[in-house]
Amino acid sequence: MLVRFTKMHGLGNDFMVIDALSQRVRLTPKIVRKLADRHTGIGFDQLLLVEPPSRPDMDFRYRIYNADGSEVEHCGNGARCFGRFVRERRLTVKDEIHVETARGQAILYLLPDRQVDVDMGVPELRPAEVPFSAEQQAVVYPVEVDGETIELSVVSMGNPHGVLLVDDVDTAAVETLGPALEAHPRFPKKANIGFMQVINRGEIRLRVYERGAGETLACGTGACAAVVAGRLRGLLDEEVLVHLPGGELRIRWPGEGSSLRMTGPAATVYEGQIYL
Ligand SMILES: N[C@@H](CCC[C@H](N)C(=O)O)C(=O)O
Repeated sequence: MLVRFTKMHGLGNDFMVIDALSQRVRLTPKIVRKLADRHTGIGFDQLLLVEPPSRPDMDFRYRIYNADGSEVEHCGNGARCFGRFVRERRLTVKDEIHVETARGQAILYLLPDRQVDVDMGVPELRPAEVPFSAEQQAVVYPVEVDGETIELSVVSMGNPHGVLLVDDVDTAAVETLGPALEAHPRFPKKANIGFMQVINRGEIRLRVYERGAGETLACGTGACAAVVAGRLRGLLDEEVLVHLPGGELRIRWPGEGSSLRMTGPAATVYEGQIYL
């Protein structure tokens, strides 16, 4: 089966995007892993599959797969790339796009200069809903890793996140603590792990070790989770500029019970065809 695809990225978090409206595509975890291989495949952090919606009030549905083949609930950079993809391929003429995801729905607003603003939904803080194992809800949880206690905030943006504070993201133990916390037994569905350095009340630096993909150049849901964690700790204001290795995202969160808004770029790299 010959499949057309588009290679895209949001701040270096890269995607293979497939239109499953105009072509038949059957994906398995094994096929996704093969395509994700950066030496023998296309190479990407996530694959996005654009499908027709199942609800009449939605414009599209899109599915998200990590490079390890697992299907996930939400993806911030992916949402922006999805928005540009459906416009560039003329699958819609709308500037406000309502899309179904495995976590529910997201609303995208296409802006000038390839920027996309996304309503990322209301963060979930109840540990059982993240999911994270804890007796009761807290702002930070002590988590044991190899005899060391890490102070972790946990947030669901539809997908699970743990966020820890570091003095300097450049020297943070992302390569060792990232995988240890991603697969920590207190996260039954694993988690994305954010390492956040607070610069001031309106700016942070962030590196994210992503579940199912390893460290990426940027993570949109990770940026949202970090701002939620920083706000709950009383360290951040409502609007925060998040500096990631791949560039900047602007995140706004009024507080508990409110949706987060994320604004950032989305770029197309090339189009191609591949036999699956
Ligand atoms: N890169 C994404 C998040 C993709 C999913 C994540 N790895 C997970 O397993 O939950 C983003 O920009 O949010």
